[in-house]
Amino acid sequence: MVAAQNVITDRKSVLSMAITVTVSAQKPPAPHGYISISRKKLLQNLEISAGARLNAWVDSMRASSPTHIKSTPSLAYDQGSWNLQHPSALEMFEQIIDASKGKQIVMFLDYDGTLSPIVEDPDRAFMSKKMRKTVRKVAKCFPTAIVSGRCRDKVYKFVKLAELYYAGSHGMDIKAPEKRSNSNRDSEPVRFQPASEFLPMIDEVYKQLVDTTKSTPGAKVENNKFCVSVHFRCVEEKKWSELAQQVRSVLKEYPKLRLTQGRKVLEIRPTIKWDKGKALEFLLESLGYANCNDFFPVYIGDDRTDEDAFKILRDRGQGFGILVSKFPRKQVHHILYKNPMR
Ligand SMILES: O=P(O)(O)OC[C@H]1O[C@H](O[C@H]2O[C@H](CO)[C@@H](O)[C@H](O)[C@H]2O)[C@H](O)[C@@H](O)[C@@H]1O
Repeated sequence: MVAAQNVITDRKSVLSMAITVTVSAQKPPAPHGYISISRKKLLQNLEISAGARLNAWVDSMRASSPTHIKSTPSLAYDQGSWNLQHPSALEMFEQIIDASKGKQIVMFLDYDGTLSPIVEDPDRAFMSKKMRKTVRKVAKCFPTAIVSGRCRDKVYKFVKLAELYYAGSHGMDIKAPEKRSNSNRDSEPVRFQPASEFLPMIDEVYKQLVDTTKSTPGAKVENNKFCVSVHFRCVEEKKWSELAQQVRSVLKEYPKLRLTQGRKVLEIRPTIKWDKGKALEFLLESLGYANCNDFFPVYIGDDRTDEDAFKILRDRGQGFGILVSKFPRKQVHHILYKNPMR
């Protein structure tokens, strides 16, 4: 089922709690706005909150599986009310076409779970010939971009269509097609890598994660150039907490990295304010649509990380976000870990 994404509730990260503490042997009066706490208590509290955080991670890891959501009453949505709030995009096809009349449609497509089926081995997530043919046809009519968490080269190897825009690494690696035949606006060739300074750090953290998680059967670490994926699709559920702990132990040495979540995958990325939503805005601007209203963006995605792009469309009141999902599901904020040790 493909459902139009009309209403999404934006929720604050459960882990974004920030308490400022001062640690002092002599207990000076606490300045306004600060909480004072002894070192022993602080350590106890940090241990408790680290434990709670870890549990929250594992809960969130469970909630990243649509089949798990379906079988868990507290996470599942009633199909009827879901359908009302999220009408099928196929049933709304005429309305979408009407809304786009007189405007240039711009297509944004997520890869995994949208163009390709979800499979156990991330290296074998091939898209069908039929899907490729369809995307090729779409790109003949409209500027079309693939926006993926994967590294750009890898997603290009799967899609194999040179006429598309590609935004890999969750939008941190953007490249325009060599020949931009489908855009009638003049603009410079696009290439944008807002996180290039993080390359050595990502490489280092990738190696550490491979090493740290190798004792967890089924865990797979994928280097996506500007971000790293730690897959737990093939890890037994009873080992998820152990894996979360391993990832945390590596991440706490890297305050400039954050953790988000996709479908049975933990995603480690730079703390820069850049995501699929920003990539969408960047691409629209590069296409020459920054200050006008004669375009109609359509973003199709299945994942929590696609919510950033849905949100941009909602906030701008432009175009349509289409969620690919077999089951009703609540929108869950996907940022798990913002800044270690805080
Ligand atoms: O933004 P996307 O194009 O959807 O990429 C998100 C992640 O997709 C891939 O992982 C997902 O698909 C795998 C293959 O079907 C599946 O095994 C895994 O459980 C899914 O999370 C990719 O491997 C990741 O690197 C991407 O970040």
